[in-house]
Amino acid sequence: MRLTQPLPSFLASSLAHEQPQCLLRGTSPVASGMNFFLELWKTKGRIMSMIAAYYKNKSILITGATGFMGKVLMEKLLRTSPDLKVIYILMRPKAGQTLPQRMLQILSSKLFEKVKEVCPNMHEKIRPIYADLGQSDLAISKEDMQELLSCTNIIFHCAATVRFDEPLRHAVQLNVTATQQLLLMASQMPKLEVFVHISTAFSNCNLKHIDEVIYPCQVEPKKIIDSMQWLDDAIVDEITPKLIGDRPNTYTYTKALGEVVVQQESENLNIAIIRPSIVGATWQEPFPVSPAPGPQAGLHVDLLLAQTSSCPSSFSSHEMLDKGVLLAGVSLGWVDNLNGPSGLIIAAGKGLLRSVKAAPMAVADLIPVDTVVNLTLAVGWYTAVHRPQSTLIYHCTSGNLNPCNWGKMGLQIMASFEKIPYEKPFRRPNADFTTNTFTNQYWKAVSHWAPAIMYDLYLQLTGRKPRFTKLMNRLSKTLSMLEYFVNHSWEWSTSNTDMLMLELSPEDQRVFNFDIRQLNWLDYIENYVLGIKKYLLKEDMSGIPKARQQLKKLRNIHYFFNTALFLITWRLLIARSQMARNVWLFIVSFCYKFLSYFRASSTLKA
Ligand SMILES: CCCCCCCCCCCCCCCCCCCCCCCCCCCCCC(=O)SCCNC(=O)CCNC(=O)[C@H](O)C(C)(C)COP(=O)(O)OP(=O)(O)OC[C@H]1O[C@@H](n2cnc3c(N)ncnc32)[C@H](O)[C@@H]1OP(=O)(O)O
Ligand SMILES: NC(=O)C1=CN([C@@H]2O[C@H](COP(=O)(O)OP(=O)(O)OC[C@H]3O[C@@H](n4cnc5c(N)ncnc54)[C@H](OP(=O)(O)O)[C@@H]3O)[C@@H](O)[C@H]2O)C=CC1
Repeated sequence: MRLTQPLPSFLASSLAHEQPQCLLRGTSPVASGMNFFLELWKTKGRIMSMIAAYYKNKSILITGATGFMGKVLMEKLLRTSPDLKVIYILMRPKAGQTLPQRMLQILSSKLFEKVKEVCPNMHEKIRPIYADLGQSDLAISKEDMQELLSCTNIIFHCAATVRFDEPLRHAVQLNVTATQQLLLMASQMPKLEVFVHISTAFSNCNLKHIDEVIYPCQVEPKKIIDSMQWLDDAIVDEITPKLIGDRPNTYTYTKALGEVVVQQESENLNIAIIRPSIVGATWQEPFPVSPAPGPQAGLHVDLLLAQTSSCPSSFSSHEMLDKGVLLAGVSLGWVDNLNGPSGLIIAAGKGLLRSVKAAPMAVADLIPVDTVVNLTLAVGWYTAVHRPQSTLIYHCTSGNLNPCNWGKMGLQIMASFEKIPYEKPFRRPNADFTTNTFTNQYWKAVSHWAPAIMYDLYLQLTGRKPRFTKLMNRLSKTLSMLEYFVNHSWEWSTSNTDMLMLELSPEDQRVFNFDIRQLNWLDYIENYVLGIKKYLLKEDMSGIPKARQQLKKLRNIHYFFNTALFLITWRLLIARSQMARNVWLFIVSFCYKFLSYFRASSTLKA
């Protein structure tokens, strides 16, 4: 076979990666390369993914695998490359659970259901290793360290503290020092092919336009790490605002420091950095994909709800899933924590959150977690196979390719509550964005605090435990932490991410899809709201008709309350003021005249 055209780069790279074996067999590199290619791509009559093939027989180390992104990463790896050798998970015991117990709980969750089909022995592929990234030496035992150093081929470093209010010392330890320690370990791994570091698109949120480069920090990370050894807590707290400068929190600051640390080690290692923006629920995987793009948007949720209402009310959503009801083209957004918008969506859906200070035209740079994971795996493959000369940074954002602003997103979230109401709402969902600080304070006092205080009073009077003011305190704190991100817009360049997309084979573009242009925001938001209901609130779909009834009741109470308030105020005004009486007479006579005119003109026409 003769090749007249150069091989596409994705093919050339994979052949380059696999060629030594072919050369050993003494055949022509191109011919055996083609054979290898055909064999590889046509296993079981199916074209194979080069990225999935790359992870075959690999020993992969993941940090943060118990977190939101880490779980989705682990799931996708096991599902698409079930023949990988082992996944080492650096983790700590938590909430009274040992490492194996924690891992068992994760692997037996709904997220991993599909994996069980393709990789029934997935438990054997996972090797939990005790580590505490909060300790300076990561607390890994000697034996474990030995194994990790001698076997690891690939590292995905996802662990971090993502809290915005983390004291600087702890944030530095987790997001900077632990990264430095891992890089040190990586430099002693003879078989290491690639180190993928997960950062955030907001590490440089003090800038408006952000390129795929590492920006220097004012103070060297090494100096910050050193100073944390000897400064006491009071001084660290005092210097924190000065150090973080125009960044809003210790999280974004320490993630920026972490990147600089990575860059400083990049000469010796094959490293890539991924910067996702606001990571949201899954979009396409692992649950069934919505087939309803464009004008059919929302059809799948309607379908689900139609089927839900026709199902016996005793069916749980789980049963319906099993019976295939939800499988009829419905994709549920999987999410398992309250970070990012998820917590606020719940608060809005339950009627607690009524006012957010936000710029409605600012870009809501949300990115589905499965998109981030697909890019991460593609980057791992590309960096290992191509070994770029410098550390490449990949922005995983939606704003420049498929922008959606907070106004549109907010409206869609609110519209979704009509179809997918949450159970036991505190009030009818009716949130709004305000742009003015004063108006926002007013609405918070009237719509957040006043009802919470009144309701707690009612609970106390009826002998129950008050809880709404406490909840409001928490909501206020969350809002104060998150509002920065809904009042600013950023532009992220995505040249490296765009370049990588072109490097993928058509099959890889499908299996590891990170093309955010294909996302339909209306569908995605509906699925997100639905996913929150199912996976976070653990509410049954069969309860939707009842929740709708509750909302109707709350709406009637709301109308009744407002009308009563208006009439009482008006009555009091009329009783006390001649001017109010005159206005009232004027309105009544105006309405009467208007009605008489309308009746006369319609009689003439007839
Ligand atoms: C053109 C005209 C248009 C007009 C338009 C009109 C439209 C009107 C429509 C309006 C609709 C409004 C709809 C509402 C939807 C809102 C959408 C806005 C979303 C804004 C989201 C912005 C997100 C920004 C993300 C930042 C980007 C950075 C990304 C990253 O790189 S990192 C990942 C993000 N990290 C985080 O999100 C962490 C944030 N969390 C924290 O820092 C902390 O948790 C905390 C908020 C400081 C709270 O700390 P605490 O110590 O007080 O609490 P703790 O964490 O210990 O938890 C205690 C209990 O509280 C629960 N909880 C935790 N977090 C939340 C939360 N976010 N919301 C609610 N509850 C939360 C937690 O579970 C604990 O509960 P318990 O266990 O039961 O006690
Ligand atoms: N979520 C988002 O919106 C975004 C996230 N990112 C980045 O993505 C990565 C993953 O984030 P996400 O999954 O959302 O975060 P999570 O908070 O869900 O997960 C954090 C992970 O880090 C682990 N971890 C934290 N502290 C320690 C410790 N002391 N020792 C060992 N492990 C520890 C956690 O383990 P444990 O379960 O034991 O607590 C958990 O597995 C982070 O690097 C984050 O900066 C970037 C942009 C946006």
